[in-house]
Amino acid sequence: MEGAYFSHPEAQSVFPTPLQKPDLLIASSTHIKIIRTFSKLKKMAVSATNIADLLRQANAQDFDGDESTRLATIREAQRLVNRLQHPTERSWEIAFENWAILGTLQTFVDLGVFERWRDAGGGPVSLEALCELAKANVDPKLLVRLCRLLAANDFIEEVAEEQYKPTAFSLALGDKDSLQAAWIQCGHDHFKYGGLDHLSRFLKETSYLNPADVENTAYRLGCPENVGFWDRCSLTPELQASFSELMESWTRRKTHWTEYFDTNVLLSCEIDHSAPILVDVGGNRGHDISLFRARHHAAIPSGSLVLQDRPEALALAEVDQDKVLIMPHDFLTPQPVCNARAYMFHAVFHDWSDEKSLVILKHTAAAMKPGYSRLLIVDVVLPPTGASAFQAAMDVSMMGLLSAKERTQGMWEELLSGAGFKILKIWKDPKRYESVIEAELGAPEEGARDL
Ligand SMILES: C[S@@+](CC[C@H](N)C(=O)[O-])C[C@H]1O[C@@H](n2cnc3c(N)ncnc32)[C@H](O)[C@@H]1O
Repeated sequence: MEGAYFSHPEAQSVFPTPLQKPDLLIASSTHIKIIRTFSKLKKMAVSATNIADLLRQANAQDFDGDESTRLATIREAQRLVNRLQHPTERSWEIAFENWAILGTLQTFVDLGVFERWRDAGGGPVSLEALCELAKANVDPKLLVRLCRLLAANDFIEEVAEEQYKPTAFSLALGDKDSLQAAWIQCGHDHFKYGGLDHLSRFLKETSYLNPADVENTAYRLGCPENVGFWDRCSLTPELQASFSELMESWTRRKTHWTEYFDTNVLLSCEIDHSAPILVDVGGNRGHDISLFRARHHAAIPSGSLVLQDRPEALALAEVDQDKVLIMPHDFLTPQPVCNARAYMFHAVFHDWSDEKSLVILKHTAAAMKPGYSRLLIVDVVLPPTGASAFQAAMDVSMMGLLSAKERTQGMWEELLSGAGFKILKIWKDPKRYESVIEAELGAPEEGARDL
């Protein structure tokens, strides 16, 4: 059986598989470079050891800030690993190793080791010194085992026996301002309930129907308090904080909506100053509205930006309160701010079924001024084929956490037209995380499908 697996042409090949259509747009130059490199190696009849040497030389800095090429290269490298790994190795990694790593990283976060290591200068330290950095007494015989796993996976570096150095990853986890530790904390606080046993058990118990009821989720099935995601965040400030910090860190890292949507569109008409310019609905800590404020500071009168969310999320907001009005609002109820130039929803509708999304959209439509107000939805638009791993994982995670989903362009068109909107343009992020769907009130025009 093993022989049969390795005789599969894809398992043997170190050459990239032909690109699928959606990848072609962003990955073609990289792909060509990778093919050229591998063709050269082939001509030189290099050994597998040389290939490992070549791969060892690549660094994130080599891309000179060219994010599309860096991401496409990561994807090719992952495909390479996927082709080289035996199915047992891949299964081991998914089902065994990843859990051990997550538990170990969470232990380091709990002990404050990364943070204190960074604060102490981030240099090489002995096992004994690492134990002293920890917030609690730790048995060195325990810590050495955890360090071994972290070093074997490049989270820290083992420079000599029981001597360690942090890597860029562990330094980032130790940097409070970067909010990176929130990812590990959120995995522990939230994501485990939307995945693993809970998702498969939930899908079985709901007869393998596509989940669409926010009251009935895999998350709720798994979580100790038997409540849904948002209620659990509202009940426990620490759980709200880990989620809010994760969203903040993720929003900082994703391509900013202001980079691929032309924000001048919102100011290029006669502005009605009796109403706000932009309302960020479900805007969490205010990262997105602050990007708009920074870009158009001079053109924005005091209080003409509005940040809405649940009160528990707004308690952690960090915005310029001269320009931005902080307003608790439940978007499942009528929108109190009328006639704004734009209403923005970033990563909101992917948390909700079509039924609830229609409620939110209809409340928004009722507040909008026809011919003036715009709707901006920043969310994933799934391609018909070849969704990225990020997009597909986000979709299934939304299923597990909230019985919600990501949508294709067709699904967005249907949802928006059902609430009385027509899409004007879909602005695409070249890095393929999300898009900005710009819409206004009105029936879709004939032939408007080609967006
Ligand atoms: C996935 S987060 C996105 C946050 C932010 N827009 C971003 O992209 O970083 C969804 C947001 O919706 C908010 N939310 C959930 N239910 C809500 C409700 N019923 N009314 C208002 N906001 C709600 C959450 O508190 C959270 O901030």
